[in-house]
Amino acid sequence: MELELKNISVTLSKKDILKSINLKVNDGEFISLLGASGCGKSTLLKTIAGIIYQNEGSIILNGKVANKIPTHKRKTVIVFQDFRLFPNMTVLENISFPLKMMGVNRVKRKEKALELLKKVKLEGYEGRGIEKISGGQMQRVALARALAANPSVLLLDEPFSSLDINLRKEMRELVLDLQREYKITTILVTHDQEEALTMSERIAFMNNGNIIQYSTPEVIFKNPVNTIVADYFSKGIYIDGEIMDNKFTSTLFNFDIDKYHGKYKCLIRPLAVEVSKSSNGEFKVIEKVYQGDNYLIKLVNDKGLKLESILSDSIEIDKGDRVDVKLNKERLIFIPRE
Ligand SMILES: Nc1ncnc2c1ncn2[C@@H]1O[C@H](COP(=O)(O)OP(=O)(O)OP(=O)(O)O)[C@@H](O)[C@H]1O
Repeated sequence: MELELKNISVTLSKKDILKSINLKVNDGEFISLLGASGCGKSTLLKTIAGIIYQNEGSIILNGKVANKIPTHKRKTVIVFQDFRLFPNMTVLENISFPLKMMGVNRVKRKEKALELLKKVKLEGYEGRGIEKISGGQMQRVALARALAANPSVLLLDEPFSSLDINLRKEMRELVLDLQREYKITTILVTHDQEEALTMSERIAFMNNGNIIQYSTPEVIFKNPVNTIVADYFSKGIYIDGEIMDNKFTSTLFNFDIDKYHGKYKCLIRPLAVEVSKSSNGEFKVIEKVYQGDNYLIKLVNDKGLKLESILSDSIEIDKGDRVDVKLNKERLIFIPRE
């Protein structure tokens, strides 16, 4: 189902939490709401679900205004971070619950719930009490229960945050497989940039109650609209400069670049900095930090310019060595300055 939000504003305890939000999610699309803690992600999700009512604006489902449709009839189903399963019911009873509410008969309920149990890879657990399953299994039950409700839009509120890293990866894959199989329009709330980049077709980046950029992962990573978005994905150093006649000029360096003229902040992320060992190199390695797959090295030149670079563990460069630096222009980020 297609979802559209038009000028949604929410005020809670006299505080403006959401400020005229506009967002369109295509039928069957998977998007993420990404942003720092407190920017309004969960509030937006709850507003879509009808748990919080907007002060202004419209929620439109498949072209029809859904503002007055109550939560259970909107079918915008939330999976919460703490799962909110019914502790006094078995796994199967939890999954069957939405079907019971919809008036599905006992035989069909069981059939559908068992099918979903299989989909979330929990066959054999139907009779278990909720208290007797692990956090990862609870997550699967919560997902199956949400799917049983036949959601028009599936809303996932940081569903993986309590899981360990391996389980998290497994659950991300399972959610994506099911979302694609059932073609459900899905909105994931997360503050994990890797999760948003790897799972979503588009990312809505939120800051202080606004959506400040809504783009594909590639665009948002490579062309952030401002330094808030840029810094969220990967930090680096900023150099103020200007592009004129396809040349970037700054007090620190100049190079040719095919881009519109204007004043820019050039963000140099570690991945844009390529180094090679050289006894009379311009930069000196002042720190080398092991990161598992690679090393992060910190560099400084005589003018005090500090850069960072990622080093494969097969390259032998150590703290104290001198290096030549080459900037990979494809990986430089240019953010327009006002
Ligand atoms: N019922 C409420 N009354 C007043 N303020 C609220 C209420 N619920 C949330 N807020 C405030 O609204 C802001 C946004 O909260 P929200 O939970 O939507 O943010 P979030 O981006 O989901 O954060 P997190 O990532 O930490 O979950 C916060 O400043 C929060 O304190």
